[in-house]
Amino acid sequence: MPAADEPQPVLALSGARATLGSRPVLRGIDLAVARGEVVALLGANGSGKSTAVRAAVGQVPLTDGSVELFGTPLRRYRDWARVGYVPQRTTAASGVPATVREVVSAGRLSRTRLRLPGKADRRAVDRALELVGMADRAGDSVNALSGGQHQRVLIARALAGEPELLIMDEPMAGVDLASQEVLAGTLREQVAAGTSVLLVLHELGPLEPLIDRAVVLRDGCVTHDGPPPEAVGQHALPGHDHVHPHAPEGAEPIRTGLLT
Ligand SMILES: Nc1ncnc2c1ncn2[C@@H]1O[C@H](COP(=O)(O)OP(=O)(O)OP(=O)(O)O)[C@@H](O)[C@H]1O
Repeated sequence: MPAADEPQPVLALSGARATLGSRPVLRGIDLAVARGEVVALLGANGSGKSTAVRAAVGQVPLTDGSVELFGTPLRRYRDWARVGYVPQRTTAASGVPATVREVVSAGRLSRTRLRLPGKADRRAVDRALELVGMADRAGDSVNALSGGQHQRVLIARALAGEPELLIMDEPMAGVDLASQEVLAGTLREQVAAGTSVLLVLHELGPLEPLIDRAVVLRDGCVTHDGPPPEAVGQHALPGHDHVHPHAPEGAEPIRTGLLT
């Protein structure tokens, strides 16, 4: 439990259980993000990472346990403008030839509600486009973008709402190296501005320096919650189990599930 003087987490899943089809996918997980913290959710394919973040934003119902956003139980939570969510790689393109600016502006609607967009809204959209390095493509159709550029646009759409909590599901998946670096820079700026972040990642990669804490899932359970496992870079050999340098002698290796 946090100390009484600690501000409440911006996101807290407690004892969360969820079943998809007949399969128990989350089997009682605790996952919290403190204000200003960057938490990576790691684990092998199928360990339940996406389901956990989808449960956090109310897209997957829990069979037991709870979710709180900014201290409010999910069922009573309404202030969605404070939350930016980038789902697992989808495409912003459709049959409708929307421009990059239109897609990003859609992310601002949670702030504008029923009024017409004003100067501040346009500025937020411009800033989001600049942050992801797409300002010069604002008028282009999203159908003309590469996969990495699409992902940048989807992230800009989440940033346009100026969220206090940003939840991203594998933002680097299928993204070219140049876009990965742009996205890492974008995230660094957001974090410097105080945004709290929950990231589903397959590997830490270029985001590693930003990550305060890692939560590792395996078969729907949390197997590690603490310092990020050391890079999967040079230790990235199959079967490598990392022992954190601060772990007490004889400690069990942290099975990250990143390599399995
Ligand atoms: N709609 C569904 N119905 C039944 N089972 C599902 C459904 N969606 C996901 N699952 C199963 O739930 C498990 C967890 O899926 P989830 O997408 O949360 O894992 P993940 O850790 O995000 O994996 P990945 O890294 O591949 O995205 C998987 O075994 C998956 O096959």
